[in-house]
Amino acid sequence: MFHEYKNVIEDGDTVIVYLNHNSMSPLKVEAGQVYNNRFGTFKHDDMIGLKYGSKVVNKDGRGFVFLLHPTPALWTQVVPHRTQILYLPDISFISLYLDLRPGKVMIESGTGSGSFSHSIARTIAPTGHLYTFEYHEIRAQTAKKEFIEHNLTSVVTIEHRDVIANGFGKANIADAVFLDLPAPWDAVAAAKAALRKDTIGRICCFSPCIEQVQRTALALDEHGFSDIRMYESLAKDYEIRNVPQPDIDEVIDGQRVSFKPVKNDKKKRKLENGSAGSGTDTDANGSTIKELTVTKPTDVVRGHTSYLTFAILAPEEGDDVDMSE
Ligand SMILES: C[S@@+](CC[C@H](N)C(=O)[O-])C[C@H]1O[C@@H](n2cnc3c(N)ncnc32)[C@H](O)[C@@H]1O
Repeated sequence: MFHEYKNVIEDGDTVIVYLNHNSMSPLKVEAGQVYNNRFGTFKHDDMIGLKYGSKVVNKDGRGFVFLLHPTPALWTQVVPHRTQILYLPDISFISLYLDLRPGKVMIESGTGSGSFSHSIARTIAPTGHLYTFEYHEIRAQTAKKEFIEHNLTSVVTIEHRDVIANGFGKANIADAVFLDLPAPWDAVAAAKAALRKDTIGRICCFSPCIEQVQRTALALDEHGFSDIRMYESLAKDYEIRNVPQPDIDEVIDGQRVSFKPVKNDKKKRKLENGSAGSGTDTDANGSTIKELTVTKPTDVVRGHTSYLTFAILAPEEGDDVDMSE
């Protein structure tokens, strides 16, 4: 389900229940069950057979929710956290830099809450494969259950394993390796062994502290990786708002156009929530105000989640080197 789409909700599906922009939750739809939230009680039976995206009204006819098709991006927003997780700004940047696409073979450790695993699976499906390793037994079991429920087992294999102590148990198969571990430098040798030798191998290590980056970079260099680079992704939100737009002819004529501030709350909301693009409204004197929809970055930039250290492993020399990548 997470790497393919279907139209109609069936018994056993995982749906994303959308209450509002800031409130969503995952729900496994099961015949005979009921779902309760602050808007009331919703019968699963009423959901089965509906099209994804449908609005369902509770049995009192008061509250409603929307039932969304699950995607990795939505899953990252609703996944039950067992650990710190990767969020979309990092996920998208890492996926691009590791050149993930259908058919790629990828190794990841640790699996954690499986947030990144879901995105990797969707990106490399249907012909690629993700081998993901987690040494915390309960986390490995929980992630395995989710991969089964989300029909991802043809693309994802999870193993309960300590990769620092025991390596990945894979040799010469991976196009890319992703390490989200407390001591990624201790897994660099195992990553090198797992990477393909006939083409460029790519690695990314996710670490919150610069000291971890330094140790990782040294280990990558010692093991023959090159093009070692570190990035941090800083997400900046943009607000969309309508602002008055002076008439250019009046400005050229040297006439100052004055706009009265919109005091009426209802009217202000109308201006702010107006449809995208430019529009018009009238001021208190009935004269026309032209509006322009603009975006403005918010003043607050949320702190980064981690540093991303990337490197590549050049192919070994030989006749069978794949230069197409
Ligand atoms: C921060 S979490 C990973 C989160 C994951 N990237 C996500 O998006 O959900 C790190 C995980 O690495 C696991 N881990 C730590 N050391 C490990 C090791 N030596 N072998 C395998 N897993 C390990 C931890 O148990 C933890 O679940």
